[in-house]
Amino acid sequence: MLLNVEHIHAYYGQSHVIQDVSLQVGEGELVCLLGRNGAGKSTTLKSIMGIVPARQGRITFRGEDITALPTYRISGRNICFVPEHRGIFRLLTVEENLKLAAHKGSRWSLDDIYRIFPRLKERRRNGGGQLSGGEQQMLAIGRALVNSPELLILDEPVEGLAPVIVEEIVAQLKQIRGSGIAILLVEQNLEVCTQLADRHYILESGRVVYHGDNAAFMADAEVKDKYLGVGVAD
Ligand SMILES: Nc1ncnc2c1ncn2[C@@H]1O[C@H](COP(=O)(O)OP(=O)(O)OP(=O)(O)O)[C@@H](O)[C@H]1O
Repeated sequence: MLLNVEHIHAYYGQSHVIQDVSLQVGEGELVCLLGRNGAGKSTTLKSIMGIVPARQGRITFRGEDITALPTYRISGRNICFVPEHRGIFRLLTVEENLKLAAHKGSRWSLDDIYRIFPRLKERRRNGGGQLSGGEQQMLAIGRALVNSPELLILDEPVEGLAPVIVEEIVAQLKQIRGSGIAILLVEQNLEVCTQLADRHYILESGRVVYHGDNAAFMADAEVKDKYLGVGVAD
């Protein structure tokens, strides 16, 4: 198993927001983490990255215990996190943003990034702050890729984007996954999740209330209705 999260608990002060969460991501797998607002999805990602460290439980990556490592050491293990606010440099150009993030000896060259994201190539001399929301998201993913991740962790990459851009990013994520990179995706857009994922976990009040493969999840209208509030019309 690439990533193994075992029975973790995490807190904000006294507030016990992650309660016994376990999940796995296999080599090259795309796993979705779903749940309503406030369910604990982002905090789970932050616990994996050591930003909100798990107080109990264990997280291993390729069998190595990373539970208590500081964030920079976890990133150094080829886990790349693209947070919701994207974190690109607004005053640097697209190309400067990519070059600054690039690791020596990375599997991914700038040309590889531009092949997946042709819009970034067109915009390579524009400042990060001049990009549209979708382009910023593409740049944030591109910046993660030049770090040669084995696992890419994305927090709601298509939130607030126009449907045509969402489709573009879904196709790009398929290509990235096709290159062998595993992806853990927090997403509220069910359509996106079912197009991409091998498996799904649903969180509610900081607990895993469902997990299943994509076929089982797609067939289970009751689960979607109960935990995600997606009314199924008939
Ligand atoms: N910095 C913080 N301090 C205190 N409580 C927080 C903090 N961040 C989140 N919480 C609380 O922790 C719980 C889980 O939040 P989290 O952001 O992980 O949920 P989420 O499933 O990612 O939801 P969303 O989609 O709204 O981001 C919520 O009750 C939230 O109010």
